[in-house]
Amino acid sequence: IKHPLHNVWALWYFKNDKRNDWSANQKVIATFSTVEDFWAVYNYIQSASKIAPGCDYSLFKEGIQPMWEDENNRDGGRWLINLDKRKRATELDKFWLETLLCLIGEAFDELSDEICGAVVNIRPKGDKLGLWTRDASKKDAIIRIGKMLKIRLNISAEVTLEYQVHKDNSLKTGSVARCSYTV
Ligand SMILES: CN(C)c1nc(=O)c2c([nH]1)N([C@@H]1O[C@H](COP(=O)(O)OP(=O)(O)O)[C@@H](O)[C@H]1O)CN2C
Repeated sequence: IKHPLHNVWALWYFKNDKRNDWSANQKVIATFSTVEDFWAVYNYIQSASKIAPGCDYSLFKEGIQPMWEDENNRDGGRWLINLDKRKRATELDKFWLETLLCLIGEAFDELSDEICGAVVNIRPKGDKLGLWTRDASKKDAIIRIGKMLKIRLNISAEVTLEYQVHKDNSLKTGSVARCSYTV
């Protein structure tokens, strides 16, 4: 038998097609609920470092869309990791796989209910990795999740991660979003 995961997950792909509106470009590639099916999907798709600039992968719990507006995300935010563009070839895929394994492996223990999903943005100006949590007001849980993420991704203590509230990020003018917490 296959090894069941604690949650059912959906892998989304955002294709950067300016002819459609943003939400229409978000498509589910596959859903899975076992370890074996995760690997079948992961090994089948292009690695994150190979998809076109402007595109994203997202892995979210089934029933949660990778959008601020989803009721599960509306009051939440994201831990954001900005990746140096020189690191795409070496670090990006490792970071993204480790993040995926944190999600499906419920690495955040009793805080896993706060986790909604994760997004990797492939961008010319530098790739981004975001871990989305449900409730931006749960400071202690968010800080603990951020610290666990840094450890799992082996991010050095000198690197500061920022947590951005989606409400601020969706309304931001220009490129700087307010950051609420850091670890
Ligand atoms: C329902 N809806 C429209 C909507 N709902 C959303 O949830 C949502 C958007 N729109 N996003 C749009 O993409 C632009 C780039 O953000 P980016 O994160 O790709 O980052 P870059 O600026 O391309 O680096 C954002 O400025 C925003 O326009 C982003 N986003 C998450």
